[in-house]
Amino acid sequence: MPVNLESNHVQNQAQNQDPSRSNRWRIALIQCDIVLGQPEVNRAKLEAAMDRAARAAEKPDVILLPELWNTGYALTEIGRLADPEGQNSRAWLAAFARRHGIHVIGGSIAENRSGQVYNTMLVFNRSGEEVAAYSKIHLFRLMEEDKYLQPGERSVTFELDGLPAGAEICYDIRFPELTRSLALRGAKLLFVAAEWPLPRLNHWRTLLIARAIENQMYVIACNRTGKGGGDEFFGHSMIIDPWGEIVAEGGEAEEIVTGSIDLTLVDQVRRRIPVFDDRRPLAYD
Ligand SMILES: NC(=O)CCC(=O)C(=O)O
Repeated sequence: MPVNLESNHVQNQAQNQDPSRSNRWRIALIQCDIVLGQPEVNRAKLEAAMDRAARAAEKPDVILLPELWNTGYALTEIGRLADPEGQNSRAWLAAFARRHGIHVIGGSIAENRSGQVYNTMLVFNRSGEEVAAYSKIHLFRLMEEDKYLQPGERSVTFELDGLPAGAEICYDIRFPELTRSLALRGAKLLFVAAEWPLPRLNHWRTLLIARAIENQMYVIACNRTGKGGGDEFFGHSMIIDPWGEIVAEGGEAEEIVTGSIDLTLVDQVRRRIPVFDDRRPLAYD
């Protein structure tokens, strides 16, 4: 059945009121402040927010956390603060996912791997199985990540309920070739964890929307709020559909941003404008 994509925004708003329909996922983005260098405090705070999200009348299928939620950008102490082999975070996130039957995209943590620190996203499915671990490939010099962290070497795709998805962390969204490569490997959703500060709100929103439109995929992005390490973070977590329409967007304060997505929309958009069939990579160099 042909779908009127021009009126997609209206359609999304209507569907938000009926998330129990099949082919739909309810998403919850835990947009919160992060206390610099206090992993235990941050974890307790997140757990309370995640519990609240999980017990809401409309239970989410997926929860997404922000970037470096355990330590924030406490980079000068990161070796001491980072989670050894990610063990504590892994055990906690897996248990939460299993207990509530919710997919958990664990934002990212500072992970101490054999003495080197990585900015790593851990993903657990509803059964509490780890389905992906992605370490940030592009380190952000403006916040001195390159001085203290090791870059990841491999991009990552994974499946949740049989749906292919990709992972990125913050600065990664400035590299369209990364997102395109995830889409070419089948990803229909992109999950982004971020600590993206002022004054680049315009960049954040524009890049996320562009990645959704050009790759005809859902872009689901969680950014932190508050201040830390000399930066001020603006929230504006977003869920963007594959037509580029905004399904949900947070404000600047702490909140749980929720939205409902239609898992069939990606294929509909890709049929309507067959970008992936029309690519001519041999002509690009
Ligand atoms: N944490 C980050 O990677 C920040 C990226 C950022 O702010 C940007 O402008 O890019």
